[in-house]
Amino acid sequence: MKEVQLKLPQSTIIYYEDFYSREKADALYAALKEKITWKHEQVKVFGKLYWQPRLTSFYADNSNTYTYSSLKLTPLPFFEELLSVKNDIQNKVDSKFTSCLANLYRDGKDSNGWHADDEKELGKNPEIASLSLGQNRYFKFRHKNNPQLKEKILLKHGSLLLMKGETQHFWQHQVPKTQMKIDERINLTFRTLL
Ligand SMILES: O=C(O)CCC(=O)C(=O)O
Ligand SMILES: [Fe+2]
Repeated sequence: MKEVQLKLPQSTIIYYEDFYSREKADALYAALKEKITWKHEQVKVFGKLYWQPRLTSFYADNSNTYTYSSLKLTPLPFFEELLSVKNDIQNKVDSKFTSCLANLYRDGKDSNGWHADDEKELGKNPEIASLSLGQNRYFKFRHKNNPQLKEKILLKHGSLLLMKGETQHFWQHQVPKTQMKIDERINLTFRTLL
């Protein structure tokens, strides 16, 4: 399996391009599109409510809630396909996760703005494993203290991106909008919620 570690200071970021074969990724995409309870949620940024520019859903094997941008998520229980993805990822990266935040980017206008996954429920050095299915989308990094330090990678269908160590302390990431006519993308981010 092609495995690339990004050479960014104060980070540990590993990209596994062919985590799943095309056939497996196609089948998973279809099942997850159908079975995930996709919701359109509002978040609060500097006191103002905004519709998130994507659909989301939250799953876990415990009942711990996850709050970001004043949005409090109560988990749904894992179902078969999500659980098997969780197990495949855990075996690959030799870690365990409790929870999964799913994102559906419906087209190029959907996006995920600059942020770090550094909420206190994620613990000191959050480990986040992010599976991409469907449309390829760019994923950008920028250093929090030194914005000239940046990187962009294309997250492909069936790929896995792992962020761990100090990454969330020093780096923000985003999935930018694009003007291109593009298809939908599903992203699953596995995390551990304390
Ligand atoms: O869609 C992605 O690849 C990233 C999603 C993300 O950063 C998040 O949900 O925190
Ligand atoms: Fe994130």
